[in-house]
Amino acid sequence: MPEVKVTHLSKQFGDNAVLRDISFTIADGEFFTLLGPSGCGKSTTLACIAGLERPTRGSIAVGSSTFVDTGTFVPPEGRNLGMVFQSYALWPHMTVARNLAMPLKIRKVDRREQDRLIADALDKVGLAGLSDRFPHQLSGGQQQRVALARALVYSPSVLLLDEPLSNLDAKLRDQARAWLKRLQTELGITTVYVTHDQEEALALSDRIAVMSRGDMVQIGTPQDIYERPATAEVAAFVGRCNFLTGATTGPREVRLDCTGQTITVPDTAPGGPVTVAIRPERLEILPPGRAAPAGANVLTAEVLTSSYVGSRHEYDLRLGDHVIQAETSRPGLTGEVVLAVEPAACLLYPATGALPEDAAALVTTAQ
Ligand SMILES: Nc1ncnc2c1ncn2[C@@H]1O[C@H](COP(=O)(O)OP(=O)(O)OP(=O)(O)O)[C@@H](O)[C@H]1O
Repeated sequence: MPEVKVTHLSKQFGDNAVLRDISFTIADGEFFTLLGPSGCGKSTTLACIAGLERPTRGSIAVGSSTFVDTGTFVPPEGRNLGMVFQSYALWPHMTVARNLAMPLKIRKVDRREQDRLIADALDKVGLAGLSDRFPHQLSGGQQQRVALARALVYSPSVLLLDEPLSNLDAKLRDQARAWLKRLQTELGITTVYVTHDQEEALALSDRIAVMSRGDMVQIGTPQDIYERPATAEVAAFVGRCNFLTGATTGPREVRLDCTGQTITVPDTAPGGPVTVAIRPERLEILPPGRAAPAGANVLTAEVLTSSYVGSRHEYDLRLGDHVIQAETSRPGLTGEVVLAVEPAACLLYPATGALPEDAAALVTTAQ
């Protein structure tokens, strides 16, 4: 399977710059996800790779084939890429087998070979035996597999998936996610996946590109993105995060605005105002009488509310004039609690003006 190389890609709709000079290379066999909030340009990037949109500038190559460059534009049918949309786009009046036969007919594959390829594709997606059903006789999950089989039936060089699981209910989506990951690994097919669901991106991807307003803010493994977010915006968008403002008071020292207390941070903080980001699960609520680990920052907070979410208890806590969130397996905490947080878990960013809405939820000022 070839690599995908996108260089200096820009796309303008009228005077709206939707993609701003983005470059990335997807390795052979890699599961690469474009993640970001609605409108950041994920689908447009995928559509440019597919040939459904013509970039304003830049080049796109798959293996040794250049699809887009100055003076070159290969139309979608010349690219041999498999695409699955959120809506599945199955033909309702055709059986599963005839849906799969369409791309083969277009490629003038002979009848006997068509039958073999269709059976093989349905087998790959676990739907052997359903070839005579019509789409309305299938569940949502089965329709999604048919759409995938139709994209795989002509052995595309790259698979392009635009939110293919978002029409499934939560439980089915989890199952489909695990199944899709297994299938992609087995086939070893280079895959570009679009989603705004950060959990899905973390679970499926070899690497993730986090997009914001037409830029790629960070490209990295799920661990890089979650544990070492490049900006406060990435920290806010991928996973939950508490954001506390403060000011640098010395090397590796920040005084928090919400309590006036000084904490130790992992790096030398930039001078002036900073934002400290802490994941809720990195705030350890200490049992009464238990000392904090050596070197940890200790914060005193007051329990406001708790929610039981099955695997853990989530607590809203008042820290000075802020509300923060922490999680633990311990139920029923009330009143004052002592929190420990390692300096390494205090991610440090230059003070930002507005954080995205997702972040705002955890930067609440206490009433
Ligand atoms: N054909 C078009 N004409 C004009 N503007 C467009 C067109 N297609 C997309 N846009 C605009 O480009 C921007 C990026 O859209 P795009 O669909 O790529 O975002 P996205 O990140 O995939 O969002 P979503 O998750 O909501 O699908 C949006 O502001 C959208 O309104």
